[in-house]
Amino acid sequence: MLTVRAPATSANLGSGFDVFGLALSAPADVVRVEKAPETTIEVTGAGSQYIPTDPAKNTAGVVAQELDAPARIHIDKGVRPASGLGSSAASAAGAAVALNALYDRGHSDEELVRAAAEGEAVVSGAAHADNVAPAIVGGFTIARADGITSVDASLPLVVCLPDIVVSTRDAREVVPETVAMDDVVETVGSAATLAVGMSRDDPSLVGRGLQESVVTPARAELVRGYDEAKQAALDAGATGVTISGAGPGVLAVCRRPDDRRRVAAAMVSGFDEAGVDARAYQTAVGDGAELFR
Ligand SMILES: Nc1ncnc2c1ncn2[C@@H]1O[C@H](COP(=O)(O)OP(=O)(O)OP(=O)(O)O)[C@@H](O)[C@H]1O
Ligand SMILES: N[C@@H](CCO)C(=O)O
Repeated sequence: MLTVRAPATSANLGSGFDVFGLALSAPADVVRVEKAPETTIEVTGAGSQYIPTDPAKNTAGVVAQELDAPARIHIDKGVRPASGLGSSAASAAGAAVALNALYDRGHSDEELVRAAAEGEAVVSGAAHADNVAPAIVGGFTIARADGITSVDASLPLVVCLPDIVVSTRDAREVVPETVAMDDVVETVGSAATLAVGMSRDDPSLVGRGLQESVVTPARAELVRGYDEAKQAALDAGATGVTISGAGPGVLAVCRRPDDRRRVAAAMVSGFDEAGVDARAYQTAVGDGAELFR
């Protein structure tokens, strides 16, 4: 039996829709695999009652199919589904890394990212790799059709999870189909600023680089309390705030680790002002999936 800890991730980072992703140091899914004649799935932990155990519908089961690696798979969910923290991706990434080792396949990280992205396609309708790439590789990742680029960044972060459910599928439906040239110019400027900020571990540049006016405002309509939580986090010293992945989670970048407590409390009060219960995690950029033999 093999065990893999696969981290939560925050995709998009505002200006990098479907491209940027960040591994978080916590929470994480724990995936255990054992060789079997056919794939079966058992799920425990956060929100497990909402997760299909049919291998064709579970992201980890799809990965087993993609890698032609049947197994008895147990997933202990640390990452709540439909949170915006790459819950479905954590299981897919964990399964990819675990099954690769179990069957001694020797696939590269890029091949595992591709297999895990197929798992994501069953959930959201698109094989986007922006969550599975950081969940496998760790750090900050740029996922493009021609490959993955990654940087080991170090940044204090807060993720606030309001008690609202937003499915990735629904959140993708509100994304505008066309973009004005002014918005393209703003997004390119932000994305470049953010990427430089990640390579310098500079929270001010990363915070500024989250700014984007196309996808985030459309999705903010689905997250009651987003504007209040964002303003509260900025007032408490965050350098930037955006929706994490498809939401409803909200990500704040902090200047110093000690700022996280104040920013976390401010975000929870911001949601409370809008009548929404929320819980905040103090976290940081983390490593990719870790294998335990
Ligand atoms: N192993 C799995 N873990 C979690 N969710 C799964 C899994 N397999 C299938 N799903 C389904 O995926 C959906 C949750 O995925 P979704 O992409 O909406 O949320 P997320 O992964 O938390 O967020 P995001 O991708 O925005 O960061 C739920 O409908 C759930 O039933
Ligand atoms: N890039 C994806 C991440 C969520 O799975 C989205 O925002 O729809």
